[in-house]
Formats: sequence, structure tokens, C-alpha cells
Amino acid sequence: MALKPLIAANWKMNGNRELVSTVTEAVASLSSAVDVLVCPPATLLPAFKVQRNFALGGQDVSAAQAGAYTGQLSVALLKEASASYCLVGHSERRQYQFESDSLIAQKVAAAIAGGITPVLCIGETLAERQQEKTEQVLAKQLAAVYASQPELLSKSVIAYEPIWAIGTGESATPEQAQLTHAFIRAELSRYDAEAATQLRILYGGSVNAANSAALFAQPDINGALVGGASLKPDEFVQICLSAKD
Ligand SMILES: O=C(CO)COP(=O)(O)O
Repeated sequence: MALKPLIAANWKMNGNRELVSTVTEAVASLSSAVDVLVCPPATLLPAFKVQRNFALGGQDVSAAQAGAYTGQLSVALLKEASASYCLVGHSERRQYQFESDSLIAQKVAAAIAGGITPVLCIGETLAERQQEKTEQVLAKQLAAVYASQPELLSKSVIAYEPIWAIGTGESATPEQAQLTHAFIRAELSRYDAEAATQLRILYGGSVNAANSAALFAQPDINGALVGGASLKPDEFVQICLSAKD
């Protein structure tokens, strides 16, 4: 893991002001050897202290800049709430909000145009893996964003989250994840070879303090996007510590 690791917390629709305080305190002890990102529900962003040793992110962003888009949050609104990253295309949004690849591509472009870093989430379902369609699915998800906008790659982070591993307790094995991450990097090098070597590819899906070190030992795994375990401050810190090499 030669690139500086990025450990990202996705609180999803969980957490409260108390968790903001306990996570802020727990993460305060970490050195700068690892980049840490916390993506709480957007309403909690202002509850974080201005001075902290980690970045904040939204869990989604609008493709539009402003206007009549009830319930959406623009890049500018996220930035005003101190976010410097946002998740884009999480599988839960693809599933429950019916987000399409083309909308996701617009969101990645909007985030970068507005000056925040998108964490583009991609991943296959269990059925797709069983049918050996993983590479095909990932290639399509990546192509939708970068084939026509390769310049976006150098400003992106990718999170590979196999849907069958999310919230199931069944993480991909380090070998499985490494093979897929290497595929993703190779695929991205078709769009921008230089950016593909510098890009951080995070793994997500049942990451915990017991399996994180083995995942981070893989050469193409540059960090993690952590769901459930990120709601436990001590465990989240353990995961961050296991990313230091
Ligand atoms: O979806 C995820 C992070 O975005 C992963 O969630 P879990 O870590 O709870 O499996």
C-alpha cells in the first residue's frame, strides 16, 4: 500500500451528536500517517469542531448547483458545512434511490467542478459474482464516469464495495479484494495511465478491526470505506492504526 491510506467512515443513517464527540476524541490520537474521513448524515456536519485531524464528507451530492431540487444538497452547501469529500453512487443509493450510472457520472463531475473530492462507489451483486460478471459490471460502472471524462480520474477516489459483503459480516478475502482492485486499476489506466497509479482505491464491505490489516497489506488496497464498524469509535481507531505500514 504505497499510497497514503485513506480510511473513510460511512455512518449511513446512523449517529448523533454524542457519536460526533466520541469519534472526534478517539480519532484525535491518530498521527498524520493515515488520512481519515468521516461521512456522517449531513445534518451532523456542523456539529463537528472546526479544528480536527480528519476530513468530513457528505454521503451524496446533487448533480445540480442550485435551484428547485427538494431534498438535495449541492457541492456548495456541503462545502459550507466543512465537507471536502462526498460519497457518490453508493450501492444503497443505486438501489433505493434508483441512481443510474449517468446520474452518478454527473455527480462526480459536479463534485470535482465545485472543488470537493468524490469517492465513487462501485461493486457487484452476489448474483453477478456467481455468474462471473464482476469485471464486466465494474468496467461498465467505471466507463460510465471516466470514458467521456478521463480528466476526472486524477481528482477521484474509488471505493470498491462488493454488495454481497456490505453489512453481512462476510468480507471479501484479501486475495479476492486484491484481484479486483488490480483489475480496477488496470481498467482505469485505459483512461489515464498516470492517474491510475496515483489513485486511492478503498475496499468496503464488512471491514472490521480483525480483518483490516490483512486487507491493507495488499498492494492495490489503499484504505477502506467502513460502515458498521465506523460507529464504534475504538474499533474505527484500530482500523485506522492497522493501515499504517
Ligand atoms: O457500505 C459500506 C460502507 O459504505 C460498508 O458497510 P459495512 O462496513 O457495514 O459492511
